[in-house]
Amino acid sequence: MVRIHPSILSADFVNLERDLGRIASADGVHVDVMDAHFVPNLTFGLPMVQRIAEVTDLPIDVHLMIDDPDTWAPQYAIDRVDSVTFHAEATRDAVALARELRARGTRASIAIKPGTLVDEVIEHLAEFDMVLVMTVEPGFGGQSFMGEMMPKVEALRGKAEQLGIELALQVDGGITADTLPIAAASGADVFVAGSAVYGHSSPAERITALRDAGRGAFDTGRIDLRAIHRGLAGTGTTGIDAAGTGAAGTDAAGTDAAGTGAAGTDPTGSLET
Ligand SMILES: O=C(CO)[C@@H](O)[C@H](O)COP(=O)(O)O
Repeated sequence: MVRIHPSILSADFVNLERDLGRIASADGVHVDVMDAHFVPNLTFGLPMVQRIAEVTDLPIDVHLMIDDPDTWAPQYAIDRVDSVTFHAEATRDAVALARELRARGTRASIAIKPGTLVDEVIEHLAEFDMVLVMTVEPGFGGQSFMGEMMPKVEALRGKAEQLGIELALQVDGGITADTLPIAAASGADVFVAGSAVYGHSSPAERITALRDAGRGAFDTGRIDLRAIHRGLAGTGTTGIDAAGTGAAGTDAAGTDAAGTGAAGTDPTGSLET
């Protein structure tokens, strides 16, 4: 199943209630909490998440890009928050934190940045309801999808199947109708999209288009990932080269030649709009 979670990082914060209404057809809303320490950007904290919970019926998917989630994450397990995601790189004890979140009645989710390997997460996979594989460096919207993260998605999906556990696999960063099928074919089923939804006049239409793009990938079954990589290579839309390593090409978002997305970041946050 394909689930689309628009990221409100690309919404108009001054008109957030209106912009939440525009994504009513989504499967959830992705709420990025950033502290300007763990990532070089600042958004908002718990009071805003509490208000969002009051004005939307969508399941709320909180993504904490903050230091010390062991202290702060449990506070986000409020009514109507469906999942709380904390970063593997920031936590002192991922298993204890996941158990605490579950005990408070929310789903526990762990995120890994592009430079983080899956090993540690895989070792304790049954402790998590969802794993978020970041497909850009966290911090800013509007960066290019890092196709070279797909082996991580495949490894996580493979391990979940081997263990027979239900695991949601989320990807976040550069998700568009072109890149979503790549992640879906790798085993992802929850897709965060900011600019691909809010960067258009009709977010509802974009949600439908993304869902359709993912459905195609599932319908086809094991589609040929290499063929997709080859097809997108050189289009400047994904930062993926023919070998799927992400080594080629620059794009409109200013992603560097290594496809790291680093050049697409903007400490002023001006890329979000
Ligand atoms: O967490 C983040 C960025 O750190 C994301 O949720 C972005 O908001 C995704 O934006 P797009 O890449 O889809 O524009």
